[in-house]
Amino acid sequence: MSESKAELRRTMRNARRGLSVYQQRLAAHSAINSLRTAPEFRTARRVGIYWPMDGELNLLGLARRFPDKRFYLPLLPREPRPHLRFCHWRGGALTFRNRFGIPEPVRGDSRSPLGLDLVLVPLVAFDPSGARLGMGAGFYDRTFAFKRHFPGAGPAMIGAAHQLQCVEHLPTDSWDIPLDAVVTDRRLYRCR
Ligand SMILES: Nc1nc2c(c(=O)[nH]1)N(C=O)[C@@H](CNc1ccc(C(=O)N[C@@H](CCC(=O)O)C(=O)O)cc1)CN2
Ligand SMILES: Nc1ncnc2c1ncn2[C@@H]1O[C@H](COP(=O)(O)OP(=O)(O)OP(=O)(O)O)[C@@H](O)[C@H]1O
Repeated sequence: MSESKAELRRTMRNARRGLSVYQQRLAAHSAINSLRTAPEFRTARRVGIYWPMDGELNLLGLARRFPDKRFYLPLLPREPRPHLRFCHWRGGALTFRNRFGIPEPVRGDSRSPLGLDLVLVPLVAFDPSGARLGMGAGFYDRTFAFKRHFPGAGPAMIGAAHQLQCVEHLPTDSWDIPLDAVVTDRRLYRCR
């Protein structure tokens, strides 16, 4: 991994962790308002989200706001499968935490990404072309690798971030899966 990637991760993670509770609330409210205008979101019935950590944009409010949709949280892979699965989340508190300390549902309808209509993807940094820097474990890239061969297959992928996580240009690697769009507290970027 290049030093610049590691450095950018550190900088961006510190920046988003520095947002106040109030700034986080405003950002969530504003991003949810942008997202609801996106056709991919309006038409989606099953939506992958994530349990926010480390200052990430918090989109959990979607579940209360859109009770007609079903929301799914990522489950870390169990050996030997390297892919994330997504488990239905009913909107309540969760007690189980995975090895990174992120809450996961322990039971419920669990499906591969092919069973979802839209996935909201957590990220550390992005650029307007749809390039994404994640936490560095490659979970989303591996899980959605099929899109390299079949870009239109599976759910739409919309990155979710604070505006301060936007950079002009991110270097990409061959395994990186581009995002279709990115939603922030300021706007919705169309990438493809
Ligand atoms: N909210 C959220 N959930 C998510 C992701 C994410 O980016 N955000 N993931 C996206 O892929 C997966 C988890 N990926 C992760 C990859 C690395 C680390 C990590 O390095 N964490 C610690 C150090 C490791 C440790 O505590 O053992 C760190 O903060 O440095 C955490 C999560 C699935 N769930
Ligand atoms: N399709 C793939 N097949 C095999 N290995 C992969 C694939 N995609 C990513 N990886 C591996 O995952 C590692 C991490 O990749 P990268 O730094 O791009 O992760 P990330 O996108 O930042 O993390 P994440 O998706 O977990 O948030 C890389 O070293 C790469 O070798």
